[in-house]
Amino acid sequence: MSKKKILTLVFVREAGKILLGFKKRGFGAGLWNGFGGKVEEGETILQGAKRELLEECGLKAHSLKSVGLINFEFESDPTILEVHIFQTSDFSGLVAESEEMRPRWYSEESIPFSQMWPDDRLWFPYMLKDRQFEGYFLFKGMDIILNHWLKEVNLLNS
Ligand SMILES: Nc1ncnc2c1[nH]c(=O)n2[C@H]1C[C@H](O)[C@@H](COP(=O)(O)OP(=O)(O)OP(=O)(O)O)O1
Repeated sequence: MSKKKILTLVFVREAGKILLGFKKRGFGAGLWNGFGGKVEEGETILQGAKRELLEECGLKAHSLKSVGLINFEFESDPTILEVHIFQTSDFSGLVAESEEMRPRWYSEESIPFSQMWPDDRLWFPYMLKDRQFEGYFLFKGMDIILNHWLKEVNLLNS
C-alpha cells in the first residue's frame, strides 16, 4: 500500500529575478531548488511552507500564492511525495545561507535547469507565467522520468 508525505516548495520572485537555494545536504543535495520540506505534525501546509522558507534562507513570507501541486513517485518505493508549490513577492528579512541551503538570486532568463531536478524545466514555464498547475512524475532514481503528466488548473489561493 502507498504512503503519502506532504512537502512544500516555495519560490521567492521579485523584479524578474527568482531566489534559488543550492541544497547542501540530504534529499536533492547538489541541486538548485526552491525552499521547503516536510510539513510537521500540528502545522498547516502554509505554516510549514513559511517555516521552511525562514529556516532555509532567512526570509519571512507575509503571504504565499499557490502555484502547483505535484505528486512524485519513485519506482520500487511505495511513498508518494505530495509537493505543494508556492510563490511570493511579499516578504521581509535578509537572505542568509543556512546549514541546508546556499541561496542565490537568478534572472528568470538564466535559471540553471541543468543543475536542478529534471522535472523543473517542464513545470517552471507555468509558474513563470503565473499559471497554476497539477502534475505527476514517476522517477527511476533521481535522474530519469519514466512517466508524467501536467495540466493547468485553478487552485484555491491563500
Ligand atoms: N522532483 C522534485 N523536483 C523539485 N522539487 C522537489 C522534487 N522532489 C522533492 O522532494 N522536491 C522538493 C520538495 C521539498 O521542498 C524538498 C525536499 O524536502 P526535504 O529536504 O526532504 O525536507 P526537510 O524537511 O527539509 O528535510 P530534513 O530537514 O528532514 O532533511 O525538495
